[in-house]
Amino acid sequence: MTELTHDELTNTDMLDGDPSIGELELEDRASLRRVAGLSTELADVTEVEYRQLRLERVVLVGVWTEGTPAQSEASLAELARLAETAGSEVLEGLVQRRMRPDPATYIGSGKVRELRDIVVATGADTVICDGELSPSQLRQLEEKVKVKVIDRTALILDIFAQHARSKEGKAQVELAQLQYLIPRLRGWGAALSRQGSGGNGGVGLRGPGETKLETDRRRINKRVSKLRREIAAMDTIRETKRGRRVANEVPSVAIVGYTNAGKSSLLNALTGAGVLVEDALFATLDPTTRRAATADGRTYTLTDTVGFVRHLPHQLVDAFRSTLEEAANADLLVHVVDGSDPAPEDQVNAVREVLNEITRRRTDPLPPELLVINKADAADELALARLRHVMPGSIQISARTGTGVRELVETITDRLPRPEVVVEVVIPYARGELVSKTHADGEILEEEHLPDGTRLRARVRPELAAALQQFVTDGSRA
Ligand SMILES: Nc1nc2c(ncn2[C@@H]2O[C@H](COP(=O)(O)OP(=O)(O)OP(=O)(O)O)[C@@H](O)[C@H]2O)c(=O)[nH]1
Ligand SMILES: [Mg+2]
Repeated sequence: MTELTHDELTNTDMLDGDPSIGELELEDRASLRRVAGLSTELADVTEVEYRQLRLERVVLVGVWTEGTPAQSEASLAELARLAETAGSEVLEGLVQRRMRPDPATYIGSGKVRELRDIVVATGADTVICDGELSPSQLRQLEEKVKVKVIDRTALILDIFAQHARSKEGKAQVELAQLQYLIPRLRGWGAALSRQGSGGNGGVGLRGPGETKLETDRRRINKRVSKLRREIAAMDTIRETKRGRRVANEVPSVAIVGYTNAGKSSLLNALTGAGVLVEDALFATLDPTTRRAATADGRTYTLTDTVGFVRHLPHQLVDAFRSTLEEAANADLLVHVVDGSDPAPEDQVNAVREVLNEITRRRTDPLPPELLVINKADAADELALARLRHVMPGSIQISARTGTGVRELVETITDRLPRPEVVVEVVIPYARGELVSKTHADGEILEEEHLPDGTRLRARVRPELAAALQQFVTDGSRA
């Protein structure tokens, strides 16, 4: 790869014709900043050759409109991780400081020329923009840099397409991809041939991609309706299962959080579920529900679900709505945060934004939230102390080493909704099954073995209280 000097990257095209740009720092406005340390170029030649068969070589480009320099670099670093997760090799990352993206080409027209030079110099075949671009922005930029241009939304959709396993997950991702494609059917891609890879147009275009792009809008709309029906049907099945749990009043806990925060690791640590854990973004797309029990024997369910990301494409939020709503209907949200991340608050805000979007259309408030700072083993002490301060009530754990997990279990136990009826009964030894049931579904306050049976004082649900009615002794209170 040809090294470009800082000057070559920054000296052209001072103002980019943006009238509001005068408000920016002089230094920033001229710069198309290079973000260091993003390159994932491989050193080993044989591996390079092997990977080039299937990987794109990409240049990332972002427009930095707000926030600190660190935030803008973190955003591009995240884009790099997303690109790698999708299977691309990141050659270069560039950020332009601007008040807003250029309406025609996303980055300013002068920067487009620089970008073209970098693409040529690095031999990249794809440019990935750190935002959602309009169809015409994509088209115009593509015409100018003469390689494939995709945006962050297409990239995330691509990862979801690669990771979807279940029938429902695949349908949800395809729906999201088609919704993304519909407004882009005309024009975008015309500049370049995207043919010939059999539904695998490379990063950003896998899944329904190429062949369906050629079909007409009507066929795509029909497919969208069909997918919606299928998803609704699968949703009904899940609703039924969930309904059964609700009817049994089994309390539910949903594990939510930013992608790669350690949600699946936590589910595994709490239940030994053996769910896939991977140092990759969006490893989990399908919700997994496991039963767990409190120390006093009450059962509850724990559900691991798809991770969130800043600006999660709205097409995905829409397609995954039913899955996400399940989390929003839980009795408790365990919100897992990566404590070793440089900016955990940004992750927390991004997750809350998505949750709010899911619940925007309904009246029920979100369930109570328990913040869990994970990866304490990998975070430095100062950062953890700061998080304790800014996130009071949060619990710090390591799903990897087990530190803090016991305290977390105790806190979850405390926060679960409690059965409301207190009964005092003496259950004859012949009816041992009722004792077991009270242990499983209720909360035992006292237990004593008497000559004529087991005396229990317990908190139980009304139905169980009714079943126990015949064994009630004097001390009972409703
Ligand atoms: N150091 C450290 N790493 C952890 C810890 N918990 C999880 N990880 C690592 O973080 C990465 C992501 O873990 P996952 O459990 O797959 O994260 P997730 O939140 O389910 O991720 P997605 O499903 O992709 O959204 C894996 O490489 C884990 O090994 C922890 O407590 N400490
Ligand atoms: Mg996961």
